[in-house]
Amino acid sequence: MGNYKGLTKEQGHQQRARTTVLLMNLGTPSEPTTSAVRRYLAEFLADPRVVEIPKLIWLMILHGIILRVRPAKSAALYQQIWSEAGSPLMAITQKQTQKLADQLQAHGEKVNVDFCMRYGEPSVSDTLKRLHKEGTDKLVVLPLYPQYAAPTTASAFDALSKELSTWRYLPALHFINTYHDDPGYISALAASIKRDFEFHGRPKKLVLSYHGMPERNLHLGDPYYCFCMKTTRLVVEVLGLQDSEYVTTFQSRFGKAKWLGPYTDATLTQLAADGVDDVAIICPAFSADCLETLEEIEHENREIFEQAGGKKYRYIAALNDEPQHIDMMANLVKPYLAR
Ligand SMILES: C=CC1=C(C)c2cc3[nH]c(cc4nc(cc5[nH]c(cc1n2)c(C)c5CCC(=O)O)C(CCC(=O)O)=C4C)c(C)c3C=C
Ligand SMILES: [Fe+2]
Ligand SMILES: [Fe+2]
Repeated sequence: MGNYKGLTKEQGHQQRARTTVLLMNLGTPSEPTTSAVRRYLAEFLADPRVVEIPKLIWLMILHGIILRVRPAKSAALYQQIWSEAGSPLMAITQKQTQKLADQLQAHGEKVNVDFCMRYGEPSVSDTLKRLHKEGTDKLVVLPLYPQYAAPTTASAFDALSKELSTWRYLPALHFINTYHDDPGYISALAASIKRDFEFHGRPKKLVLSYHGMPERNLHLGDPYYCFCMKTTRLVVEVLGLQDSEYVTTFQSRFGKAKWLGPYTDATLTQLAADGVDDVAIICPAFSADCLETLEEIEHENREIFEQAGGKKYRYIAALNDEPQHIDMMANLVKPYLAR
């Protein structure tokens, strides 16, 4: 510390030489109650990356209507999927973090692995501050959204940069913005579908259902739709499926605007009406099972399909903490770990 004897331990700059792989996901309510869901939605839906309506008008609609009605409805849905370990999204992200740390350390990497959530807890800001105190001087950030989209990936970056904009000593930073065509991701998805086909037989149709987005975002330059289509193309190529054997759809609409289509629920209704009564459905945009897969796809869309005359409906789980998924994450971050 030379002449500057008053320097605190925190200012012992030479001591920081730690690389952290930081997984980021969307976040989830802390409890399946109306008030916790309201807190979560208030933060999530106020993000201008998520809802692109002029701020003042949107905040009036959000607080005047949406946050009075939706939290109770959503809380009832969260109650259906809540487990002893809490929200599935949180529990799975924790397991992914632990398994990725084990995997990287087993391969001799001296690296710390942590996670944070874009909305709710553990927050981006608290996590980054803690990592800084623990000596991290290099961050490899992996948002767990396979297909880049501004409402998810860019919003994750906004939160990181908002916190870092208050720091004097920035860490080195690598931000992985998309992995929709990563060979490890594609083969993990294909292997998971193959296992399903081997166990249950080939369905009449494979439905690849992605989280939706307002169609306007596509026309404004968001690549999400094109990345989803590329993921589908690469997966069905590996599986050797003909065009008639699969369909790409979009789920989880919000609000009255036109969203990307075709819509998953309408497609399932049409398939059943056309006599395609045996489907398997996978949601490649979700790296962890959550409300949108476990409630909307596994439960709500099953009912829609069956009520329209469908007979066999199988939801193929997200890649979650499957070994191939963890391998894929390790291979994505490894090029950035060397010091
Ligand atoms: C309001 C607009 C929304 C956009 C645009 C959007 C994009 C988007 N979201 C995900 C991933 C997830 N979304 C989840 C839940 C969820 N999404 C929205 C709205 C938009 N998403 C809402 C209002 C909700 C909350 C649930 C509800 O009240 O209905 C989740 C699950 C969270 C959980 O706790 O389980 C995920 C994951 C992607 C990939 C995406 C990309 C365009
Ligand atoms: Fe969403
Ligand atoms: Fe939903």
